[in-house]
Amino acid sequence: MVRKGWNLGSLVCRVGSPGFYLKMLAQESIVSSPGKVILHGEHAVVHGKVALAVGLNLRTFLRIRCSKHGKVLLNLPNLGTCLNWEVATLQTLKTAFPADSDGPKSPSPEQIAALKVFVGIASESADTENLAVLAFLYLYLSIGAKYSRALPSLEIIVWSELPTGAGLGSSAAYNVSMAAALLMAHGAVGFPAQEEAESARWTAEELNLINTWAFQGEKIIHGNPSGVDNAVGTWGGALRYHAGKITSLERVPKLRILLTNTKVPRSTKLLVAGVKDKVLKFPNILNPVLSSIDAISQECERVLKEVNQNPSADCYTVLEELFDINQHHLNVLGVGHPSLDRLCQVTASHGLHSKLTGAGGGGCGITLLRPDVDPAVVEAAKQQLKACGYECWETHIGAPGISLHVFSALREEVQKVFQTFEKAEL
Ligand SMILES: Nc1ncnc2c1ncn2[C@@H]1O[C@H](COP(=O)(O)OP(=O)(O)OP(=O)(O)O)[C@@H](O)[C@H]1O
Ligand SMILES: C[C@@](O)(CCO)CC(=O)[O-]
Ligand SMILES: [Mg+2]
Repeated sequence: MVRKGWNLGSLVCRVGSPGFYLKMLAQESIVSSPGKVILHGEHAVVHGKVALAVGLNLRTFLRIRCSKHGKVLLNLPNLGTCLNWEVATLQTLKTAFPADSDGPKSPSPEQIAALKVFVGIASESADTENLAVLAFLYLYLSIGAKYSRALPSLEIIVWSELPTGAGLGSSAAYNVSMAAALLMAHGAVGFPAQEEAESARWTAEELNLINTWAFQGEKIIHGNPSGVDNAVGTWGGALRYHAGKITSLERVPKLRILLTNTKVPRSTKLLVAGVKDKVLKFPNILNPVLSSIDAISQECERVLKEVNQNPSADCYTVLEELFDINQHHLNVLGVGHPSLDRLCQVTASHGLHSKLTGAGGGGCGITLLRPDVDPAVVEAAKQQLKACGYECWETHIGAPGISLHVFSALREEVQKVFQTFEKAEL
């Protein structure tokens, strides 16, 4: 269903309690999307293989406000970036973003070039931080062109608990939150809040729309994304992703994971491009590696089911072995890093098994924690990892996807964080 403009009318019809909800939306909305952990299949998934990925309980929060000052404000405190543009100036980009009735389309090279000139980024710049601004402008202008005649005046602030560029899907959480907020602002998806609910989610159809737009933003940040990261940011839980087909994994056991951030910066876009070059150069050597990673994902899926139905120590041993094999494969693909080797060595010296997660080249690794692992062993491994300058934290997996926060204590906490970042002069 396509609705035009900042559609408070249909919103009120949908949710009831008109006075209250009108006030809520007229003031602001807060949405959040989770980061992700890829258990198996990173990089191979870009080449059409299976990946298994889960939502992480670290989230990106976005607050959107409709304003009357004729400007668009974008505040990105994680990047130390705060920009604003006159809506009238943004209108000048409308020739590159004409109104059309088709669904979301891939950003064209001409559109990206126009945005780079507008923002003042050299066309060959590899600075991924700027890409967040380009992804925002792309979504703002494209969604605006599709759903409204006039571009809206907005204030947007995005803050994340996720480390940026560390393999935990920060770009996808950013794009999913942005797509959801902008689609909601245009009435293209509803305002799903229900009184008394802490947070609310959209219908499957609306989530599909959010996911499809977020994928376009990912194309700007990643170049050639598979779509797995934005799928987890949208749907959350535990997913099997294969060539665009998203399947929710039912009855996944509560795996305990130690996440370690080596703090070595890297760019997903460059790493994905590097793997592509290598596969093109050595197809006969690397295609079997990608097929083997595919088989690892499928075996992992089978074992996860078994852990649920009939948990045994053997199941966890297989999961550990799959981590080890896949880590070797990822090194063969050229996305390892000495910091990740160190991580694997340290955890192995405590009898634990690790692999990189996400694009690699630094960033984060995951270590499987068996249910019966001695807490003293985990603590000793953590201390040694911290002594390497790494940051680590234990987590459980399977966080919910994109959500709207209406009445939660969480919302209040996030509001306070946002207030500390409100430095924009309008
Ligand atoms: N909170 C944020 N605010 C603004 N921009 C962000 C934020 N989080 C991520 N980004 C954008 O995403 C880029 C990082 O994306 P990248 O894909 O390289 O890493 P990642 O998504 O964290 O890791 P991976 O894709 O391997 O899971 C940043 O340089 C920035 O452009
Ligand atoms: C490296 C990669 O497989 C995962 C990044 O989180 C890239 C992608 O799937 O788009
Ligand atoms: Mg990313």
